[in-house]
Amino acid sequence: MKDIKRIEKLLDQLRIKEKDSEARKIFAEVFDERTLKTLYKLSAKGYIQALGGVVSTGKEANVFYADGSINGEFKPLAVKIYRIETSEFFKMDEYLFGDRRFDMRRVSKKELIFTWVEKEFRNLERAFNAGVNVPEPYTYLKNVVLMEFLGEDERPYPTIFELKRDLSEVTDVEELYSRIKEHLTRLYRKAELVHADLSEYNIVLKDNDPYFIDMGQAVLTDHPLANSYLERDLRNLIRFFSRYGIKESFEELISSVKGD
Ligand SMILES: Nc1ncnc2c1ncn2[C@@H]1O[C@H](COP(=O)(O)OP(=O)(O)OP(=O)(O)O)[C@@H](O)[C@H]1O
Ligand SMILES: [Mg+2]
Repeated sequence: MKDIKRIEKLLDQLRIKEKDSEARKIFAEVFDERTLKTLYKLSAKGYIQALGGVVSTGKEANVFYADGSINGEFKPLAVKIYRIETSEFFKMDEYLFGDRRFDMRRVSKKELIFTWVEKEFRNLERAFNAGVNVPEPYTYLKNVVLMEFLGEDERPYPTIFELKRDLSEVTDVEELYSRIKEHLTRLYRKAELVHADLSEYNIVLKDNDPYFIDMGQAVLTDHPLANSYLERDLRNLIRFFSRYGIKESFEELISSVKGD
């Protein structure tokens, strides 16, 4: 059982922006005590100034908004919090084994989620440093990643999935497709990463510019399954954009991304 008093105290220390008890109840339900402690540490270090509302709740992770401070500067944050007790651990295996950055012989099942978080952070960092449009990663601790919040007034920018039919009204789809290709190419050739879960759900539109999110499963291009992940990513793009009249063959797309 959760110790309600201790959780209440941790919630107080986190300076949660919503003052009503309903919001606090949600936080108390979503976070286990360990996660609250991790969040508390991130706020004690000054990164999280005040925790805001829920942006997204998923099977493996929840995303929250927070007012943040990075090197003394105000920054809106996306706080991505993985569930410690996730049932999806087994799916993480294939993306972690085969990645030479991690010595999986030394990672226990319990630590798998923490390695996953480190991987997401390092993938974001690699991509960001290569000039790929991704949220700027700030830090990570245990099961929590702090990154740039892509949004305005605490509301996230839409994914291209969410825009659906409006997509061709709000932006030049052909231009968007070629921007996505440009960033995918940079991701592959410069960051030497394959996203491995690329689809309309993980591309956000910020001022007509595509941003890739959700990089936890991304692998290095020398991962044994990198090619099949890349193929899946590219086929997802072709499928989505074919609805908007974009016709590019898989062969054309892959050779333009890989440059061979
Ligand atoms: N940096 C960010 N800025 C703004 N919103 C974000 C950011 N990262 C994620 N989000 C929002 O949270 C949602 C889920 O994020 P993400 O895709 O990273 O998690 P997920 O792994 O798909 O979670 P799950 O699969 O458990 O639902 C996104 O669709 C987006 O709306
Ligand atoms: Mg996602």
